[in-house]
Parts: sequence; C-alpha cells; structure tokens
Amino acid sequence: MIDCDLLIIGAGPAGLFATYYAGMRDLRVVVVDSLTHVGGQVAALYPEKFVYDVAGLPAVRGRDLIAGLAEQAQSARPQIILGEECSTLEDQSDGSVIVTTTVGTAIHCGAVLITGGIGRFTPRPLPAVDAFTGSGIHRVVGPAEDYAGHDVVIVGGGDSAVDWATMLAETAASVTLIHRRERFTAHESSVARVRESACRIMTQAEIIDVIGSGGVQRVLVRDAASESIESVPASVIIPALGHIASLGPLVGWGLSIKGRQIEVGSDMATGRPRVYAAGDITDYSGKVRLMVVGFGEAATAVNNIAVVLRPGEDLFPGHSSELASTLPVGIGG
Ligand SMILES: Cc1cc2nc3c(=O)[nH]c(=O)nc-3n(C[C@H](O)[C@H](O)[C@H](O)COP(=O)(O)OP(=O)(O)OC[C@H]3O[C@@H](n4cnc5c(N)ncnc54)[C@H](O)[C@@H]3O)c2cc1C
Repeated sequence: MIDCDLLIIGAGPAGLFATYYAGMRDLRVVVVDSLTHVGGQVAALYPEKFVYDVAGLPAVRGRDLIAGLAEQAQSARPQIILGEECSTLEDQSDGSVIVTTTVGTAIHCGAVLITGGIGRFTPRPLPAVDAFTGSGIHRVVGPAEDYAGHDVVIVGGGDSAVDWATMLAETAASVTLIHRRERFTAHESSVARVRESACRIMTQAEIIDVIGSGGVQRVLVRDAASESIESVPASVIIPALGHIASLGPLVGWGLSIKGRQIEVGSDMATGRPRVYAAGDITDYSGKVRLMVVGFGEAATAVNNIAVVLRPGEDLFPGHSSELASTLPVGIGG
C-alpha cells in the first residue's frame, strides 16, 4: 500500500501545478494518470500548438508548457504513477481515504484532489489502423522536423487533422489527408490553408487496410463514390479522429455531478469529506474552462487541503519568492 498526504488524480496542467503547490505545503504527494504520459489534453491533443493565454508567457508551445509544469512539479518530489486509472474510493474511520487503481495499486492518503479534466479519454476507433501492430502509427504528433522524408497519411476532418496536414506538408516527403466526408469540420480558414499547401486531399474516402511488415509501408484507400481502391504510400499514419471522453469510475464516487463536471465550492471541496477537485472537471456558477483558471483552482484546493490535514496551519502559503525549498532543480543558490 502506497501512503501519502495527498493523492492527485490527473497529471494534466491543473494536476501538475497542484503537485508543485503540494510541495510548497510540504505534503507527500502521489499523482496518478490513466495516460502513459503527463500533460493531459495539452500533451495528448495539441503538443505542437502555441498557447497565447498563459499569464507571463506571451506564446508557448504546448509541449514546452508541459515540460515547464513537469519541471516545476518535480520540486515536490512526487511519486508519479502513469497508465493506471483510479477506480474506487473508500473512506477510512480516521478520515483518511484509500483509492485503488484499475490494476490494483492501493493508495492510502489524507486527501484526494481530482484534476481529471474531461475524464479518461481514448482515441476514436479506426479499425483498419487499430488492427495494425507494427510501427508507424503516431497518435501524438511530434515536431515537424521528425517527419522529414516520410510519407505521412493523416485521417480526419477536424481542426487537428487539418492543422497537422498543413504543418507537416512543409517538411514531409508527402502528406495525404483522408476524410470520410465531403466537408471538413475544421475552421474554414484552416481548410483554405491546407488546400493551398502541398498536401493531397482525399475526401469521401477511407482506409480499408494497412500494408507493411514491421512498419507501415502503404495504405489501401477506398473512394466511396467510385468504390475504387488506391494504394497510397505511407511510412507514418496519424489517426486524428478526436477522442471519446468519459468520467469513467469517478461517477460512482458519490460526488455531485452536473453533466461531465463535479460541483465544488469556493474552496474546491466537492462535498465528500477530504475530496477536492480543480481544473476542467469542476463546475460552479461563472466557471470559465481555461488553464489559467485551473491553475488558480489548483492553488486554492491544495492550500485548503493543507489546512484540513494540519488544522492550525495558515491557509495562505506564504509567497513562493520567499520560500527557497520550492526552487526548481538547478535554480537559485
Ligand atoms: C485543441 C485544444 C486547444 C486548446 N487551447 C487552449 C488554450 O489556448 N488555452 C487554454 O487555456 N486552454 C486551451 N485548451 C483547453 C485546455 O487544454 C484544458 O483547459 C486543460 O487541458 C485542462 O487541464 P486539466 O488538468 O484540468 O485537465 P486535462 O488536461 O484534461 O487532464 C486531466 C488528466 O486526468 C486524467 N484522468 C482523468 N480521469 C482519471 C482517472 N480516473 N484516473 C487517472 N487519471 C485520470 C486524464 O487522463 C488526463 O490526463 C485547449 C484544448 C484543446 C483540445
């Protein structure tokens, strides 16, 4: 059994920033995420996009924002468990809580902070591609330069598919964008950009098979109108059909759930003792679902939790500028 003061469920932006704050409050912290990497939606859905509304960072690439948050979180010396979903929560007679993951890891903690965002999210199925077991399927897109010399096939008609196609058309040997329908759901300006790029666009078309031994070499694409089948060169396939999000096991935890969000008070308490929430997953009157709001909620939640765990401590944590113990590794004297 793992023992800690605070269990943070979800290693997205809100969870990573909450981890930093837990360190500032000298709490032993464990972080669990069902994905196999930290960074939540930012790392999984738009690592290469620039974000312009994080205070103090006029323009920051998604992956760089997550790298900074992860580095900041390390000052708390957290135990981070990836690839496991928190599934059950049991109150203990002394007020503490035990949370168990889907693979049976049990975590005994003083309090729980749920920073689960839109919940567990899994890519929409794409049967012909999902069945391929070799390399070359990229569910997270890396930097454009990684695709130099590759024949890239992107599947989807939304903003991510169209933006990646435009971006990679500048570096890849070839880019083919395959969409099942005639019309794209991406912004009109993005569709106009991809049409002007070197990308080949195939609409009303779908991949029916992936060919290659070890790695992807070609895809067979069926044109819905003519029923003809074309073999298209491909060394990389990027499925970009979006994700299916679900709160999963959290819905059975006796929390007040509205739609896909957990209702919280101004201290981020959920109403269930010792269980708090922050970030995209919270709801209250006037809620704005942005990262900067999630960062503030994370700080509010952790400071309130610190007082619950150690009655008599000040709610205000002090200023980080005066606390040497919260310095990131390698900074300061
Ligand atoms: C394309 C796109 C562009 C965006 N651009 C911006 C922008 O410019 N500015 C902005 O402020 N916001 C933007 N957003 C929104 C922003 O990404 C979210 O507000 C932010 O990611 C929310 O952070 P979070 O930590 O609350 O949740 P998430 O990022 O969703 O992270 C939650 C994590 O919790 C994990 N999790 C959930 N349930 C469990 C469980 N039971 N057990 C274990 N782990 C669990 C999930 O796997 C996930 O990793 C954008 C979103 C998208 C999709």
